[in-house]
Amino acid sequence: MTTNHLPESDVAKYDYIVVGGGTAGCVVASRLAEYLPRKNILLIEAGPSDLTDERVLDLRRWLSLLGGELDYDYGTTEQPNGNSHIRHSRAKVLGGCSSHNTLISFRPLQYDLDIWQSLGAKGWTFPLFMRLLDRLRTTVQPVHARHRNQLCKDWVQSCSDALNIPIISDFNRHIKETGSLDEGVGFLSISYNPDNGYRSSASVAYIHPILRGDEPRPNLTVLTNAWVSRVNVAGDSVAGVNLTLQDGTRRTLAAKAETILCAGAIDTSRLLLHSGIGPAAQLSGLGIPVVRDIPGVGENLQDHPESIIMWELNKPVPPNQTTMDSDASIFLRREPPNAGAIPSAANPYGLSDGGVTDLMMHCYQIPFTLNTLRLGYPDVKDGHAFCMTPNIPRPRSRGRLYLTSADPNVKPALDFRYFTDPGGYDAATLVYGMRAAREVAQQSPFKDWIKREVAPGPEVQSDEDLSNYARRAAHTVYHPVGTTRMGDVARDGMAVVDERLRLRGLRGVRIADAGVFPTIPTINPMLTVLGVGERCAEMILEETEALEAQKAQPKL
Ligand SMILES: Cc1cc2nc3c(=O)[nH]c(=O)nc-3n(C[C@H](O)[C@H](O)[C@H](O)COP(=O)(O)OP(=O)(O)OC[C@H]3O[C@@H](n4cnc5c(N)ncnc54)[C@H](O)[C@@H]3O)c2cc1C
Repeated sequence: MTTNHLPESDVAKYDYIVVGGGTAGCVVASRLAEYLPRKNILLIEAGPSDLTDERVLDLRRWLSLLGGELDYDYGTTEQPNGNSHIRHSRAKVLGGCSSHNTLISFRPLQYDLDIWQSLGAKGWTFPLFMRLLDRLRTTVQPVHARHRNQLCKDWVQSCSDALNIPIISDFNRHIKETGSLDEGVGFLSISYNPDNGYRSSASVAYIHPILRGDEPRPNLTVLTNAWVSRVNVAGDSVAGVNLTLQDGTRRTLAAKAETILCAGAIDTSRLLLHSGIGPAAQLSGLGIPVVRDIPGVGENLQDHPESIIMWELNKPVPPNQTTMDSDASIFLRREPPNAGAIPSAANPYGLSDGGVTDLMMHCYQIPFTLNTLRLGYPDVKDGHAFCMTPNIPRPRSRGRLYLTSADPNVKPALDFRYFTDPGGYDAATLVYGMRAAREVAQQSPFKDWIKREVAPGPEVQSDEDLSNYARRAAHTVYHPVGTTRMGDVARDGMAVVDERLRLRGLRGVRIADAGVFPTIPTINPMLTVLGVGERCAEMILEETEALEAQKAQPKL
């Protein structure tokens, strides 16, 4: 079982302290407990356990979690070129965002990982990720036949016919076999159990078997409802952390071996900054004593923004035959081959991109009216709406996360700087997507479902008008990454962790979460985050074994 208590007598008991029981944190803690049975592992999660929480376990209820009690619910700063009203959901529960999200599961592309390596993430290759992802414990599979309704099947067919692209039966098999994804449409792969519609989240797959006692791991303690408020540095090492338990008791914990930060792309930076680890000028400006000047903390913030085109249907969406209302997606290539081979924030060394997809759209069989209502568009009755959401797989805008107060209760500012890239690439991608979506809507059998286009509406036609609408209605696919990015710390002053995930200039600490991504991958990031967690645990095992082998050497 999980616990909300940590007795004072246990503050120095743990070899490894994992901060954040989210997507990567569950993997790291579970694997360390498995790989190192003689070491004590503590997993600290700010939220409650999800073990018996139906709201969380039932994937189809994902939308009702957003903005609720299990959501940190971060805002964005003013976005002059985009939508300033975007809320960023981040889950406060065991399993983290994998307990909150839609569990769409994509392997990263070779091209994404080539870019990572060009930025100093040595060794994080496509073959490595394929090996790591082959051993995931989550059950990733294409949407089951019973969850493929006629509307979605018709949409897939019309995408293929209208845009002359292949139907792909298993995106992940295609990526594994070819290394890439150019153009295509098909049902998604989801990490779920099609028999009961439950999540196969990081917690369900990696921690629940331990909590249920099916896999005894007496060396793992899962501490829930505990907030880590500080990373403590002694000399050139991280010594451990301060935390507050649910009942308000504070503890200072010492890690005998390592502290691994897995609090996510927003909260790991937030924690470091409040610990005095980050850009010196920002910290001293707020009166936070500087412990380590690491200029890259909070910088390089990236996301997948998406816009929306919404139709009203003339007949109802077939009921209950869906995984979570977004069962399929389409990938297109907007630019000519190799047009992306110019240096940009998404690809600083101008690697050739061939024909790899540069536009993705999910489909939603629900009225996603959050932003369209605000812009004055009419509501659509639930069960009578269909949306396509053009998104930018490799956006070129870059933002930053920073503190505005030394008070740890004040949330950090998230300035995504959406649609600020100098060439206007990001905005142009959305316009192209809106036009492609309209072509699909002209094609039977999908066409036969449609009553009318509700947003932006048929009168919005010019590139300028489409761009204005698309940016003002833009939303997030909830994929913030990059704020503690991996790189060559010796040559790149903005890299925060090295290729072994070790924090710049400090011993005894690593970061393993979406923050370490040098660039956002083309696809939805959760599997890549799980892969980072798997690799982090392997690296710790490798180093522990090397150390033990060294100790066992006879002294000459
Ligand atoms: C609504 C939504 C839908 C999404 N849909 C998809 C999708 O379909 N497919 C996909 O690939 N990706 C999706 N994503 C993105 C994906 O889920 C995330 O990129 C990924 O899960 C992030 O994992 P992480 O380990 O970096 O962080 P998280 O999973 O967020 O884990 C961080 C954990 O740390 C804990 N924590 C934070 N601060 C502290 C602290 N100070 N003390 C103690 N604990 C702390 C948090 O409570 C949390 O449990 C979605 C995200 C959201 C929110």
